[in-house]
Amino acid sequence: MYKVSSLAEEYQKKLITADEAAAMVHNNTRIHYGTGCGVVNDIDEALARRADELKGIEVLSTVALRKEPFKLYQATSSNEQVRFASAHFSAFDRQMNKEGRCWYIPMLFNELPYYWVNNENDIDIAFFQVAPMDSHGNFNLGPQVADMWGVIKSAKKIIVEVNQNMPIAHGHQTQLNLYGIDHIVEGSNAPLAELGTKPASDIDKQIAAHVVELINSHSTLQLGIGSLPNCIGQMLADSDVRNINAHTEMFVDAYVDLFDAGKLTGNKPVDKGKALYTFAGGTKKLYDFIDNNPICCSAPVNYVNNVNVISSIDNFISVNSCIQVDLYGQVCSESAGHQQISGTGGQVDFVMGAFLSKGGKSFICTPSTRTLKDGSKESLISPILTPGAIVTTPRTATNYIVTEYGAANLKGKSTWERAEMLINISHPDFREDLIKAAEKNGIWKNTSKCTF
Ligand SMILES: CC(=O)SCCNC(=O)CCNC(=O)[C@H](O)C(C)(C)COP(=O)(O)OP(=O)(O)OC[C@H]1O[C@@H](n2cnc3c(N)ncnc32)[C@H](O)[C@@H]1OP(=O)(O)O
Ligand SMILES: CCCC(=O)O
Repeated sequence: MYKVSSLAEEYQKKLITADEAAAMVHNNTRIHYGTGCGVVNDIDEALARRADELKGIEVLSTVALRKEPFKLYQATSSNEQVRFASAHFSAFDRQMNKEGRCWYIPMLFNELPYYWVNNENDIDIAFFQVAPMDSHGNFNLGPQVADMWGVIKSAKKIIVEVNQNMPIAHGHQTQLNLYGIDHIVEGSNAPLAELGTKPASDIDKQIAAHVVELINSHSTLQLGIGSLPNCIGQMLADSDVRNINAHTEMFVDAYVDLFDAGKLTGNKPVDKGKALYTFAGGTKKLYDFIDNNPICCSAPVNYVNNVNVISSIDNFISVNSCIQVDLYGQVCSESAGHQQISGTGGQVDFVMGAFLSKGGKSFICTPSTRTLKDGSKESLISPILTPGAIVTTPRTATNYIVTEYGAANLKGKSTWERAEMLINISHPDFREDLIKAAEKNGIWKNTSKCTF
């Protein structure tokens, strides 16, 4: 154990300015900017001030939750200076990608910490935000433990940016000690980026109603990103379903609604009494709920998203969204054709884990159509995926697909049955065309329609 005075001395020795931290970035190196709400602000600004000197820098990040693009991106214009890579695209990553400045790192989220520690993926400097040091010399990593230990283990140098607004996250491996850190920057304490969701549409509410009908009391819930999963959480809070538990990759505002409604009990066999998550993204209401709250338990993603852990919890319910589904039940949740939108994230981890849980189910939800720029409608259930679309969840893993027209459980169904079930939950205006396409593609033949 170290004395408080020696901690204070050690802290002072390690304290540097953001500009001094930025000066440590040498040309032709890889740096990591942090995960979720922990991505750095002041160090990013300081690096942007050095933009003209920088050459051959690769900036990595994981699901960066920000109000605005990185300053370093805005201050540079070529990949010879700085290029970016992200393990899960945010809106700003998409923008950078369209401009040829950012690449997606394909990943299964449960494996991501191992990608960083793989020797070929060394990180020269890891920058990330933390909460102020406590009296034991520990810095709390905030509500995004996720892949941080992979980053920390892989990095040759660790420089933290202290933010007094970082919520203190309870949980597993949430602390990094002063003696494991190379340098400390005291940041300007920006409020955490808030991730609001669009208000739920009528169609969202219809989809949510189909899902909620299939959720029983005593279920453990994973909710994904977007307005729809939040709407489902709110509808559950208003329902007569009791004893809901949280074991989720992303902690979202809907869990606070469930807690306020007295429904979030933590009465589950694994991590009993805890709302388990790996990163948080929501509004101040969520961050205030997490801060120093021992029922909220943040843990590394290789644990939270581990298929064996998920499947060991009975009645596990996983709810995620997608971009397109084909008539085989292949799900694209991360790209629009060739254009990367987001990432695989933990969708596959939870789809597989929930199905293997006794009484468990996974729901992938989508409106049946979307409106194009010219006002016309496009069916999101398609004969085939758009060329270039990435299969996020393979048809073998797909369980329920849900639209406003109902829920189709594809597990164990033949290709013909799947196509029929999916057409039945597609928009009525597109059903005839889908039937014709299914026939043309040989999925649906007259001979398949025999009754036994
Ligand atoms: C964090 C978690 O989700 S944990 C759960 C496990 N992980 C996953 O499921 C990962 C994959 N899923 C996802 O990334 C999301 O659920 C999505 C992208 C499918 C939907 O998320 P939402 O927040 O509801 O999407 P939203 O409607 O805001 O659209 C996001 C972007 O995708 C585009 N998009 C959405 N649907 C479509 C579509 N069908 N076709 C083309 N583009 C689409 C939108 O135009 C928007 O792009 P823009 O911001 O550049 O204009
Ligand atoms: C970083 C992963 C986020 C997601 O699962 O969508």
